[in-house]
Amino acid sequence: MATQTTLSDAYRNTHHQPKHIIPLDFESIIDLPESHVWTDQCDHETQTVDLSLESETLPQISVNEHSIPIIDLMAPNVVELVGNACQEWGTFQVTNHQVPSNLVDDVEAHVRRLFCLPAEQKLKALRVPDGATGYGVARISPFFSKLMWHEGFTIMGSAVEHAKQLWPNQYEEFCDVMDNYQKKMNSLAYKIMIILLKALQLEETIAPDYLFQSVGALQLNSYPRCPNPNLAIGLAPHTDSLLLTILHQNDTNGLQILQEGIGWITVPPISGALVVNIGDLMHILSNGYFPTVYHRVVPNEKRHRFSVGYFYGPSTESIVAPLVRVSDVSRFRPVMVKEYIGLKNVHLEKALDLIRT
Ligand SMILES: O=C(O)CCC(=O)C(=O)O
Ligand SMILES: [Fe+2]
Repeated sequence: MATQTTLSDAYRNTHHQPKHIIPLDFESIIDLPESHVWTDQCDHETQTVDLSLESETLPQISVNEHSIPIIDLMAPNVVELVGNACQEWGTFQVTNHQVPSNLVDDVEAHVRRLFCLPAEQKLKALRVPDGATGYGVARISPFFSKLMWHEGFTIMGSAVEHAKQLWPNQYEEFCDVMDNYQKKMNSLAYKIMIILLKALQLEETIAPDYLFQSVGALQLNSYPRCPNPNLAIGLAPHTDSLLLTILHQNDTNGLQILQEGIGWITVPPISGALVVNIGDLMHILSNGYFPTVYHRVVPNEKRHRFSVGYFYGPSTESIVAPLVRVSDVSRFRPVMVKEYIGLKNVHLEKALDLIRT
């Protein structure tokens, strides 16, 4: 019997091998190195990205003028609130989500402990060149000529293999906390998925089973204090590939979303809230009704920022196609999840255009 491609296999089969896979030893840096200086327009192989770090055309909007909705998951009209937020913004912050706050605190403490290890210790868990998990630079790095002010650690399934390399005698607690968090994230993502289907006025019964058997990956992110944040980028603009991302950020600003006609808007950290982002596969599934959210992270001069993203998506051999009523025209062709991940690995944000009908 043929074995299924796992999410880490799908990410491993990439044509883009990063030239720089080792993050900077940020602790030892006093001035921003040339390798990390970004200009407004940074070309890369397949497209030009407007970074607008200090753009004159796209002002930095204060949160009060345009705020991303904050939604109580227990609100009686949650379907309407989530539907409106996803249609207008492709993102929202969720409160009352039943993920215990002490678990989130534990995850954050472990993330801080990991990234505060000495550089040579972190390198023991370095992602292998064609690998998907472990310590390393951002997955989208090969698309850009400049490096990001970021280091990451990716977990797909169990973290045990890499955690053992970091803490040979004390890896279990890290793994247990990450496992527990992934389980909680999976059930929260499931609940949000059902709300999204209702918001699209689709019955759960017509939704393909794979939507309810989705799996996830955990991405731990660290953005150390940066000597010149106006010239650096924490994470370059991108959209997330899978259905949904659920993100915890520590108490430090940095995440921004691009809103057409407005500019980059900060998603402020709110104690106890989690950020939910619509990803490309949900955009396809909703037939474009929910926009996939284009986001980036800007570094901070004074504070070390951490975030933890849970990416929720169908198994790699599922076929995703717009769930549309008979009278509607599908705006995307059906695509197997692993094919889409492969397209994204090569074409980044152009991948969606390649499957438009
Ligand atoms: O650090 C953040 O707030 C965002 C991280 C992110 O966009 C990602 O991991 O894909
Ligand atoms: Fe992202």
